Amino acid sequence: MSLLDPSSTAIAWPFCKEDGFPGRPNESSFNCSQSTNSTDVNEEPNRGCQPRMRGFTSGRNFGSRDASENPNTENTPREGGFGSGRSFGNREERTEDAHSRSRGFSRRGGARGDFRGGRGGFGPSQYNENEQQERGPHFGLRRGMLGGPTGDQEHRGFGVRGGYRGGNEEVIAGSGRSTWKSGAMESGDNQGPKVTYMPPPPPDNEEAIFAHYQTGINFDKYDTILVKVSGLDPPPAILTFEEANLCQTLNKNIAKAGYSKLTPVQKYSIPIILAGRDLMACAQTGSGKTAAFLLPILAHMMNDGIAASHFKEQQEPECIIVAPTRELINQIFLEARKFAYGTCIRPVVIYGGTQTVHSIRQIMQGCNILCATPGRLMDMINKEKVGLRKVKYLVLDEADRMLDMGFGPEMKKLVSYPGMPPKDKRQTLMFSATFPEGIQRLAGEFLKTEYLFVVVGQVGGACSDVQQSILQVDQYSKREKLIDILLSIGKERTMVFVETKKKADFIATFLCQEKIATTSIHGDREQREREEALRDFRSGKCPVLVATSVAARGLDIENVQHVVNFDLPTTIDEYVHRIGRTGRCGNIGKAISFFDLKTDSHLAEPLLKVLSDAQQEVPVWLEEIAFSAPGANFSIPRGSIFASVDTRKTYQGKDGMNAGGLNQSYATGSADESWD
Ligand SMILES: Nc1ncnc2c1ncn2[C@@H]1O[C@H](COP(=O)(O)OP(=O)(O)OP(=O)(O)O)[C@@H](O)[C@H]1O
Repeated sequence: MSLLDPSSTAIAWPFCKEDGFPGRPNESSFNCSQSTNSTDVNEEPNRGCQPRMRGFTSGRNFGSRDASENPNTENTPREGGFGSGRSFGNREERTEDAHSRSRGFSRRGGARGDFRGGRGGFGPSQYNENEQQERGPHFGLRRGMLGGPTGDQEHRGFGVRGGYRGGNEEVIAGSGRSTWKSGAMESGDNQGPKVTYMPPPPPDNEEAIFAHYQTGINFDKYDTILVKVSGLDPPPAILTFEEANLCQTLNKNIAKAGYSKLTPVQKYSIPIILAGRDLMACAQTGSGKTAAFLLPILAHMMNDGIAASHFKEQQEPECIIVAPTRELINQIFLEARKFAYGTCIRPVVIYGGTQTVHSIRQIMQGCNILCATPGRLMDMINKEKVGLRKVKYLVLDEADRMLDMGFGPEMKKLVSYPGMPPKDKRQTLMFSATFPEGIQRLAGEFLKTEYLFVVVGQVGGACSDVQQSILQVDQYSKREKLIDILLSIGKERTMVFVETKKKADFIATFLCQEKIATTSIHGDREQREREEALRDFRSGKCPVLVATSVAARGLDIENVQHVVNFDLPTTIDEYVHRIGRTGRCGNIGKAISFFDLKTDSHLAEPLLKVLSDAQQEVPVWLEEIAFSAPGANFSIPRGSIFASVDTRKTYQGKDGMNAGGLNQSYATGSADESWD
């Protein structure tokens, strides 16, 4: 029996057990993924799918244009994520009759096939999960298929590189074994497959550099958000870009980028950074933190009359920016390049999954601002391609993640590395949407004692421009529910988060089978594939992106209207970041999360608080679970639930912030981020 024979009756469908998927998918399944060639999918005959799940979109008619038109209604309280809840604040009971449940979604079979970027061959794998591990990844097939044209010989015959990292390591799943490796491997030491990928240079015409999306209808509402600054003698906030007194070139670039008004985090952070102060800033997802640190750093550099850097074996950047994922650091680099346009400041980006020599070449050509993932940065420092002597600005974006158990040790190594100016000789800036208490304490080691702490809105809170819905869905029903949601959404861009890399592959394949053009991003995909997946998603070629936590933070993609948490993450902070991929910059977005009573009950309480703080409706059942949780504590004042107030005793009370929050375990690393 061929392992790829779809007619085989002895197929052990991947994830059947783990995901609770009841048996094998329908017979015509998986043909689409036997090849990465999308035409295979499109040519598959329309199977005339029947709606499997009725009753989705109770309540607020999540994304469903059909729902309001459909006369069929049904009250199913167990699934009442929408509308069946009551608002937590005033406990107002709501009836559901105005929020009809939609039945009978029309399946648009054939309309949206094309799983893009599937790991060639992963779909048709007929091993179950354990078998895959034993035999080596089912992705193995792709090596032979894809290696040739790219000249990517070193990849052939290997399993997947990249991958899960816990602590500071990556696991290489290949040739049937898992091998733990340290970041040193990226250096090209003879420990495994050499990475040969060279990312294509980003387009460098002005139009592409300044391409941006429009701010949304709620952009002006930012002005009403409460901002708190704690610490000694903070400089006053500015209200306009003019007040920042930036040089002409920067002002021109700001205008070309379409920025006419400051966001709150920018109003407060820009003068603080211009005044030379260290800063920890916590502001909602999508509210402009990147420009909040880039603009004042660039302004300083321009004022200091920085000399154009030139070709040298070792470069000594004035600014180092680190971020936890490759895609995010690349995005930050593009922002830096945009704002530095027309100046002599040269930003460079380096990250794992790309050829080391390529990174070295980029650096050697001159580097004032180095944007890097931690592993690749340390590699370049160890190789003496980067010297730290001149570092004046050190930025940790997604700082809580950069300091947690996964990345923290590397960051400590970085700041104590020979040549790195001590904290009183450099400016250290930390930004995130979440800042758990434990992390704040760690952060203190990196910052000057008198650093300032800026909090915009609810600390660690979700962006209120995201309409959040929580649906009770068990493992066995998740796939059908997902299909229903995606079909009701249509072509609007949607990110679907799952907990494991394998599940990301599986769900992407499943969606492809269902004729929904899908791609995926996770740590087991090669960097080339990850970037292609993002390109396809951004362009709308694949309006659905299935992702692990690797895409949870920072990614700023235009028009992501929906986030679906197929699996809820393990921490509430991660939830906040994930749903923040939509509803950015004043635009509106929707997030729907599948809550499985068996696995997610621990999240009921923090979820309820996130929902109520963001003025979202809270389903009654969620409230009940939260209230019945052992040790549930609802006497906690709103706004202090994340313990992310300024933890320095000295400053408490000065600004009215209350530190009596839950002692939440802080994010200890998402399971799928790239260290290198
Ligand atoms: N003042 C502004 N005017 C118009 N657009 C802005 C402004 N500031 C930022 N933006 C745009 O808003 C979007 C979100 O910004 P950014 O990615 O910096 O958010 P963030 O706060 O870092 O989000 P996250 O917490 O998810 O990392 C970007 O497209 C950015 O270009």
